Amino acid sequence: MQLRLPLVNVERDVSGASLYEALQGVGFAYIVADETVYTEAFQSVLDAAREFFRQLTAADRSKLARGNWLAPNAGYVAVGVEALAPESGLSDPKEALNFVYGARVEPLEASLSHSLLSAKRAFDRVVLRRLVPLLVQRLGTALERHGCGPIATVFCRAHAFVDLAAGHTPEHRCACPDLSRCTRSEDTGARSAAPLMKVHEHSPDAGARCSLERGEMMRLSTCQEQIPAAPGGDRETRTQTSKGTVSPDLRVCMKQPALAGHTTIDRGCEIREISDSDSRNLALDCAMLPPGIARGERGPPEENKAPSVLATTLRLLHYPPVPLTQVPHATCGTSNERTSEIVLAGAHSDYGTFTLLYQDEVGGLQLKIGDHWVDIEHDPTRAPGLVFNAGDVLSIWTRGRISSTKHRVVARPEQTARNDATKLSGRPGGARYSAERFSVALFVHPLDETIVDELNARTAAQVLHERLQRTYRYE
Ligand SMILES: O=C(O)CCC(=O)C(=O)O
Ligand SMILES: [Fe+2]
Repeated sequence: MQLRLPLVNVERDVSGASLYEALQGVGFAYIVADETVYTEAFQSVLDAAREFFRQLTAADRSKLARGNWLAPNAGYVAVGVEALAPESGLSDPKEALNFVYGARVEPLEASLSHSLLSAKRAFDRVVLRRLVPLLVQRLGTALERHGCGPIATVFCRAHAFVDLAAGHTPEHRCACPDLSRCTRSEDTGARSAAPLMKVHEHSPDAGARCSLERGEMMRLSTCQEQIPAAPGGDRETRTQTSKGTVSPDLRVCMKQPALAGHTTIDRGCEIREISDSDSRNLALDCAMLPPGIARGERGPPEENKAPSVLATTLRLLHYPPVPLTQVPHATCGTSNERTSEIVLAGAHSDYGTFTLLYQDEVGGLQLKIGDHWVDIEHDPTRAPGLVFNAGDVLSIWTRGRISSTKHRVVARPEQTARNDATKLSGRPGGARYSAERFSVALFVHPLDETIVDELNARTAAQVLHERLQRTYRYE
């Protein structure tokens, strides 16, 4: 049996209703769009991943290893190091390359091929800066309509990538809305939700600026005042916090014509596209990251462990073919005969807010529905293969209305290997049970200081750190 995921056209779903509706079931949907740019961006990264893993040398492995970089989760992860289901006692037979967005990773990038880097740059432009904000906006709108207004506000704010890219450190980022009046959607107003994000004081001399040439812009504030452009100069948008404090360090300079009539944003959490065609040319001039992060060097270990401010991570994943010799007899044969599966990525739910996943043609993703593992339909002719799935944070924030369903990856027996294994013994590496598999996943996380666990007032960074500690215990 195969599970057909709902399809959501993210460009047409302006109100977010289709996405919200699609996620009501298992929290998984296929994202489609009129434009092919999004899947093309994923496909290019996947092609580059193929080349990267096939050419990887032992020297590259140690040079690029996770743990060597400023962002603790960035870098190369070898086969068997990660266990997505640590409770099973098994690690995953896969390798990965992690790019973390919250810290500069130039030295890591300097070791990578031109083709991989240019695929990643295009990916950042199209997926990170266009598709992800679009999805955040759609979800935020839907959450608000479904009575999760305060959550929606925080949700959008917590994913304000432009702020991050502009170099606003956690201390110098937009003030958050005063949530003390917020009530949970299911409540009648009797109980108020704890603020989900800390409010930071702004330092007037932080000087964080982001010059934005045409393009989409997310401006997140409770109140904004526009300052007319000086003749020939930039226009400024001054951000005012909910407490009425003007924050000069949070000025965002938007160059003409981006401002032309499109940027009046009158309440928190609104994300506007300045114009669709302009948004293709988004150009951020984001030079200012905190000094420790901006340096991006491989320093002594303590320095390397400087926390990132955004854990959002792009992962290139490679599942090498499973040799026939490693397959227990019971696993061979038709799916009816099979009594066990070869698990390539252990059962887990994703840790962040949501994930965008692009698999190659091999497939193998399964969802846990009740007590059963169910294959996801993987038919590129129906859906171009971009899976959206809710992570634990989204599930918590929607009080479980959207679930972060457990999933895993299993090896797909290769037709030829199953039918005639002996013919394949001449193949390099010997006869194999399954084809090698590649996938690309973007794990979208809230900004580090966002409170995701209200009960214990734990931040996104703390919660993620704990999950990663368990995941990487085979290191
Ligand atoms: O590789 C895949 O298709 C899925 C991997 C996954 O679920 C994960 O890494 O969280
Ligand atoms: Fe996952």
